[in-house]
Amino acid sequence: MGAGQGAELVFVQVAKRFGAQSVLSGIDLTVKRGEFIAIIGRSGCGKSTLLRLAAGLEEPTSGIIQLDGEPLQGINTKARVMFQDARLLPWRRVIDNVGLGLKGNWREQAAKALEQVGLAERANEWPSVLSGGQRQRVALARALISQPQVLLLDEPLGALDALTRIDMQRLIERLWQEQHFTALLVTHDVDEAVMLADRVVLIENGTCAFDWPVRLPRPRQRGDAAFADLVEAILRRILGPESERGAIAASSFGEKRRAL
Ligand SMILES: Nc1ncnc2c1ncn2[C@@H]1O[C@H](COP(=O)(O)OP(=O)(O)OP(=O)(O)O)[C@@H](O)[C@H]1O
Repeated sequence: MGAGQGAELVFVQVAKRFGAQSVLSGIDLTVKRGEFIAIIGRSGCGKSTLLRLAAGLEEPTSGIIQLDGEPLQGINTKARVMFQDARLLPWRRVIDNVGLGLKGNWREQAAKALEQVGLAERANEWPSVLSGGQRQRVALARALISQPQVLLLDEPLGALDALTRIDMQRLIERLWQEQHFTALLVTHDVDEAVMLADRVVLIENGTCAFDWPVRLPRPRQRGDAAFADLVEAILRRILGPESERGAIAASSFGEKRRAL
């Protein structure tokens, strides 16, 4: 995995309906080359739909998505997607999962990719013996082995425990800094969004309702006042002042207050 360059993604008045249901009604969003965007919003607001549109797995009902200035048609070949579940093939060893579909000297590349996610020594094991966090590392190696210009992350850390999640956030940030891909992360976790993103975008009523630039230096610290202030401001905007205060009081570790 070497340093590439991220692609630019531009959504222009993108709408998506499923039958009678309008999920997205007019998304205007520019994701610059190499930018890290976090997409947040209440459950069912259309975050995953937006990501699937970016991946070319769904087509907009109207509007256009431009990839490096060209209309996206069919599958986005510059992008790879990582989901909440690792989706590894259980009958293939870890290294074969990472190199799936590749030709040539993929073994060497796959071994290097595994090394970069800290799993070099597990290459010849079966996915079933790995922990959830390790499986997500394999999924990350598989997503990045082909040096995509766009990485689409659909709540990839949602099923992990809090500490593994923090480790994975650091890993994703480091690989993004080294490889310069454009990243679009869907998350329920406002803390995670503020930790990783250059901009946090709120989807509401089918549109990009709000956009917070995160101007905190990296690596970011959860304990910093500015970090906590921004998380609070975002939650207040989404939940309203009363419910947000109650949610913050509800948890000392902070998991509840961060989840939408
Ligand atoms: N293929 C589909 N066919 C019909 N309806 C769909 C399809 N995909 C998504 N939807 C609907 O679109 C809406 C938005 O779904 P989506 O998964 O994008 O939301 P989300 O914001 O990612 O939700 P969550 O945070 O709960 O994962 C939901 O009401 C869902 O039922």
